[in-house]
Amino acid sequence: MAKDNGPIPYLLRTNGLTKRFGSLIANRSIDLEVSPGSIHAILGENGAGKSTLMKMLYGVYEPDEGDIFMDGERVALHPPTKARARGIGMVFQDFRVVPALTVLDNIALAVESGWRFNRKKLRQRIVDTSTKYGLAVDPDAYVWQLDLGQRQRLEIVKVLLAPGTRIIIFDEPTSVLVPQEVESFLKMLDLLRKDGYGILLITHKINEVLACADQVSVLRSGQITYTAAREDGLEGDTLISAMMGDKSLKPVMKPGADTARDTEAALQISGGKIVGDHGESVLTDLQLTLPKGQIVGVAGISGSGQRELAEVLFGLRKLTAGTLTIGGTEMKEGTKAFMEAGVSFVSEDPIKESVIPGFSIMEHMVLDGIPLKPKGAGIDWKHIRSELDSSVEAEALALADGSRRADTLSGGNVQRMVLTRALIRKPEILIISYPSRGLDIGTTRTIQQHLIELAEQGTAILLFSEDLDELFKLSDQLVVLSGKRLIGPYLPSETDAAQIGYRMLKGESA
Ligand SMILES: Nc1ncnc2c1ncn2[C@@H]1O[C@H](COP(=O)(O)OP(=O)(O)OP(=O)(O)O)[C@@H](O)[C@H]1O
Repeated sequence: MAKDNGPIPYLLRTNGLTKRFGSLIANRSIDLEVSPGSIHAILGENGAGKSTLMKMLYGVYEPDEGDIFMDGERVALHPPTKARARGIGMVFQDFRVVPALTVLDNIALAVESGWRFNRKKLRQRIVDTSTKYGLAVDPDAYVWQLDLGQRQRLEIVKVLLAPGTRIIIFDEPTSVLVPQEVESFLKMLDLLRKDGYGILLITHKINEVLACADQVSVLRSGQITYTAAREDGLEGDTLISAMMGDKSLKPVMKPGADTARDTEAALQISGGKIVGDHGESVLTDLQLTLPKGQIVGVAGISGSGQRELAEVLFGLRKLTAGTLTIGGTEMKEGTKAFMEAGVSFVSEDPIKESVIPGFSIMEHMVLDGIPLKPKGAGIDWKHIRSELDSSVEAEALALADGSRRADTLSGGNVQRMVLTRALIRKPEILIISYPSRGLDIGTTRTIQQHLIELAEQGTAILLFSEDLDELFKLSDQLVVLSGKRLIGPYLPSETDAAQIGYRMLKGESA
């Protein structure tokens, strides 16, 4: 077996790792090290190749060229069973859990070799690990009952309990977390580091990198363009330019409040009641007005009714009491009627909910974007292609070629596709959940600017976001979901993040 003559100690080292998809080189000659007791952050724009690299280290993909060394020897990590046997665990963006099973059973599936295991012992191990690392999770809860933060904690406990884990790969872990959870997540990473784990952390958040990384590598177009250790001094601006190359990061500009602006209601809910998937009450006595040409930002701890409210506003879920009107007309259930009334929708989980396997970007575009132009009995694809090619939205968001299959796009590029599709329609009303989730910083600013411009052209926008900075930067009004109520509206100029945060926790009494 080939020997690695480089200096040890490291847990894992790669040499010239390359991965191609057809003619596309997703990773080119990557040299990287993971050391024990150390956090190595991986930065890069959408599509730069971060997930591909991590998937080679977790054994999902086999490298086309290059070597991976562990314990001084060249190792083969493909398929993931081999990577796991070498002590590598990965916490994916889309969690690999079974909703119908309990936390304990999900962990048993991953770490026990059969069903004849000692449940009491496993429960105790779960409790011990979750206490040690601040990963609160109830072993007896069903996974479908858990919010995204809790599901992620389950995934981490699962990886930690797998025998021999010493390297943990996190793929954009904080993109699904609310600010308070991000803080606990970073504390947990520090505990893992102190216990000697080697951590690989993919993130788009420079502040997280500056807060915790011992080493940073920046990927651009499949290559490492910059690498530095904490002791060399890590600087946000240097990291941003390494990611973006010669492009510059533009500030988001929002004109001041325009009192002359049309404030006619585009959409209204009065006396609304929403129940959840299991018949539980989610929101009651709901009053909401979406004025034309304004952005109404919705703040709230995750699981406060955001998903259910968004679904009601696109006809995917019924109000169980009260009325919903668009342009004065009462709406019934059914997305078709909502689309015809001019509503566009970006869901909170586009990768799961909006990507149809095998369909190209162009095919996705006709589903809720570019209006169909029939050609005989079919669709005029030439027209769709030319609309897409001339779309300023597609250009601004640097959308991949229309013929690309959407299920081969990177996570951030799926988000770009869904956003382009929503913007291209110039909808009367846009219901948009977490627009910057999974986007790199440059694209985040581009989409934020587009939303401001869309509102200026008259679109009424309801913006769900976990990022209070984003809500304050974009919104004309803010509302808060808390204690089964929607409270507000508040003017951003008359409140601040601390007050909104307090209302998120305490509701109207705040
Ligand atoms: N299975 C696949 N088939 C074809 N192309 C792929 C496949 N997986 C990824 N790619 C392409 O490889 C490139 C790198 O993708 P990757 O998912 O690694 O990017 P990323 O840096 O993780 O992006 P993001 O920040 O958006 O998650 C992209 O151009 C992507 O479209």
